[in-house]
Amino acid sequence: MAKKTENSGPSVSAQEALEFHAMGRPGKLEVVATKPMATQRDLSLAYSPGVAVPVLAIAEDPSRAFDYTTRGNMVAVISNGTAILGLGNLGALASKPVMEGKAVLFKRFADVDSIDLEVDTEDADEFINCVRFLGPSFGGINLEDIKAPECFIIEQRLRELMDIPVFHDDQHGTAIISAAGLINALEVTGRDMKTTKMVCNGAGAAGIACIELMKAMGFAPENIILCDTKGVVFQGRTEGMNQWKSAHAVKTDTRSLAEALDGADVFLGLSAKGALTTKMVQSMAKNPIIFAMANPDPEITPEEVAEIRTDAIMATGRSDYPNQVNNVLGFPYIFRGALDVRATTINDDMKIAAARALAELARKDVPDDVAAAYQGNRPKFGPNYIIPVPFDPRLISAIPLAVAKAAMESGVARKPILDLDRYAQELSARRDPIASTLQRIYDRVRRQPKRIVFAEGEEEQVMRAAVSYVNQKLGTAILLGRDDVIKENARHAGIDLNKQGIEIINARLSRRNGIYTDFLYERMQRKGFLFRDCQRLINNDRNHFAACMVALGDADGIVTGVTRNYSTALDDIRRIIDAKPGHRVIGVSIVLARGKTVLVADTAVHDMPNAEQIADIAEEAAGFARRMGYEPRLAMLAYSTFGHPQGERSERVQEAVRILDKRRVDFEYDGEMAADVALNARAMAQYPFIRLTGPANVLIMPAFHSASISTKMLQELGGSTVIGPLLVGLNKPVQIVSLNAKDSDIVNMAAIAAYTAGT
Ligand SMILES: NC(=O)C1=CN([C@@H]2O[C@H](COP(=O)(O)OP(=O)(O)OC[C@H]3O[C@@H](n4cnc5c(N)ncnc54)[C@H](OP(=O)(O)O)[C@@H]3O)[C@@H](O)[C@H]2O)C=CC1
Ligand SMILES: CC(=O)C(=O)O
Ligand SMILES: [Mg+2]
Repeated sequence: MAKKTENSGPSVSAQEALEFHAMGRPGKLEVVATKPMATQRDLSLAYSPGVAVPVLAIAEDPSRAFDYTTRGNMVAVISNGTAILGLGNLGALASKPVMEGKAVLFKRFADVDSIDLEVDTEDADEFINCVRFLGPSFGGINLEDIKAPECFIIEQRLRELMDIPVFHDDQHGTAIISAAGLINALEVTGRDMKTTKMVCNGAGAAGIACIELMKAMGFAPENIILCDTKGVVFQGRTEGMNQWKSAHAVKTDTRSLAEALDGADVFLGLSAKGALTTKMVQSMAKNPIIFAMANPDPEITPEEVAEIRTDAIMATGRSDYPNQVNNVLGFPYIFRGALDVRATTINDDMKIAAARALAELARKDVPDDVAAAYQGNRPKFGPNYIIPVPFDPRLISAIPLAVAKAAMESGVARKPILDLDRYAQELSARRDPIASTLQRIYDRVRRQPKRIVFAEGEEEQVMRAAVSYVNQKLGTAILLGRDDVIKENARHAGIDLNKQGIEIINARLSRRNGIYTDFLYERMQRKGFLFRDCQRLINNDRNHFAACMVALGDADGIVTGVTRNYSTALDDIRRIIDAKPGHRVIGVSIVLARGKTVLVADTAVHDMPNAEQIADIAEEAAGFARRMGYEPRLAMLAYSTFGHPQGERSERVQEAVRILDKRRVDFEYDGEMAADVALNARAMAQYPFIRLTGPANVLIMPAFHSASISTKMLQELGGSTVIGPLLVGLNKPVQIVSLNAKDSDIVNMAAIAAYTAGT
């Protein structure tokens, strides 16, 4: 039975949603140049006079636009806001968050560049005229959240007028995903499409398109009853009708949704929150299939269904329940396939191919590297798993491939793909690696929730992080601080701390205060500390108190750092927590740049390591890379490469390589080498004897200053995301964030601390 479980995804509060959208640069998108714009020469090439050359080339041969402009990978998400999710007609401007959202999902899931355009008119002709002339800018048009019946007219007309795919996602995307889910739900319940009785509630964009596709796939027209706000769409009805509804009107005596559902096998909900009642569900056939797809709130919740029936297959449009039937599973991949063959349209063959590929994927065994995307539970084809989740990394190769093939076979591909195996590999390479790494971390922690101490509990961003940690079901968040101050600060910032999973501990008043003081004194008495010094530290210094909590098993990990600089926080912690036996404590930063993930070490602890220490850092970093799911290829970095240019400073690194040779470590490493040789396959090819099988994914820096400077520069200038430095090699999980860390950084670090607890 599909219901929200411990392992379901996170729910979010209204406040979190607003803060997410407001944080940093408002909104969810920015435009980034893909070419250098630094010198006079760059400007001469990018703009006048150089730009005239591609202009003339395109004027002569329009297909060259795919070579010289963004057109081939660019989709516009266009709406007038007349049917925003299930919220109704709230206007073009209010639809912008949804359209920006779709644009970033295009990028995130399928590496399609996308921009949102909100067109402020409800007049179909005006809308058509606005969009029709935009064709040269884009490789495809994703129409979104436009209400019926105008959406049918708009899409039809634009398809005729434009020579690129025009695809109203609420119609066809939804139809494709629900068809895939339905194919599998029928299989699980042993039903035959030809005899299955279905009721579709909602006769708008999504509802009409869904039943059209279902009929094309083999459902008998007389077995499908369509309903809207006026009840059943029956033959002869005059009220609230249009030609699209009329095409699906059936001969029936039923007049209400309740009557239509009596004995029905399938309910397809594409209407509004709460439209389906438990009484109606009760009257459905054995093993009913209920797809309550209204967003953000379904026609009925899985919990409501679970209360009255245990035999239903339940799906919703939401990510926080099993079986998410949502068009996000389709549009990024469908357009990816269409763009890659420069399709002129997205036709029925391509839609059906996408639906079949999606349905097939859910029936396949889930391999190990994919299981992580399923919140830790390896799903098995059945009532709670009829459709893959949007994070399934196999989608990017399976769906576009099927769509591209169908486009070629049906003759709408302007640029057929000759080597499909190679295409499948290229598709996999478009996956954003960190997203799956972080996803894996979060999923594992969700399965094995942990108690994390948020040492600076009085700080606003720390409280927000703690709430998010708990909301995401990662475990218990312990806020250290004065109870009254925390509560007052939370009230002031509008943060609700009254939820299960958040604990507040005041060090001074804690029952454990004496035990922690004894513990600290035991460790520090021969290092110049009096008992009363230790008492003061436990009372007043939250890092000391937090470290004792973790050292003595009262919590699993610590996150700190927003009020104190990194090295001070680390010194505090090291008074209480040692290195793991046989390990060296180092800092590793995860750098995410242009689809690549690279680990850099040591970015936190050793100032000027000697050769032996560099070798230790390499071993520690390689172990960490493996724990993060990467097979390490280490480059031991210097300014020189294999002895050139010669210089004293590279000798430590050369010596470290020889030490690793002697230690016979079980990972790939080589050096000394410069960063470009480590990361660039072409530069690496100059050294055919190199022992790395590909560009390095772990960079071992020769000293702290080069490590720290290069990662910070990448973050500030290179547009890279840098996570860390993460502390590695301590006996207990402790993570220190930077002084200006945001709540999202703190949650990531808390999740990483939780992930490494017990490993
Ligand atoms: N899960 C997914 O991937 C997707 C879900 N959806 C959801 O489907 C719903 C409809 O979207 P869309 O088709 O774009 O919108 P439209 O405005 O085009 O159509 C809405 C339809 O729903 C009907 N309706 C509204 N409220 C009720 C009700 N209480 N009982 C019966 N019928 C009702 C309307 O009836 P009438 O014609 O009488 O006005 C109309 O036929 C939304 O909730 C949306 O979030 C849409 C696309 C994708
Ligand atoms: C998912 C979607 O497109 C909708 O609810 O409108
Ligand atoms: Mg929509």
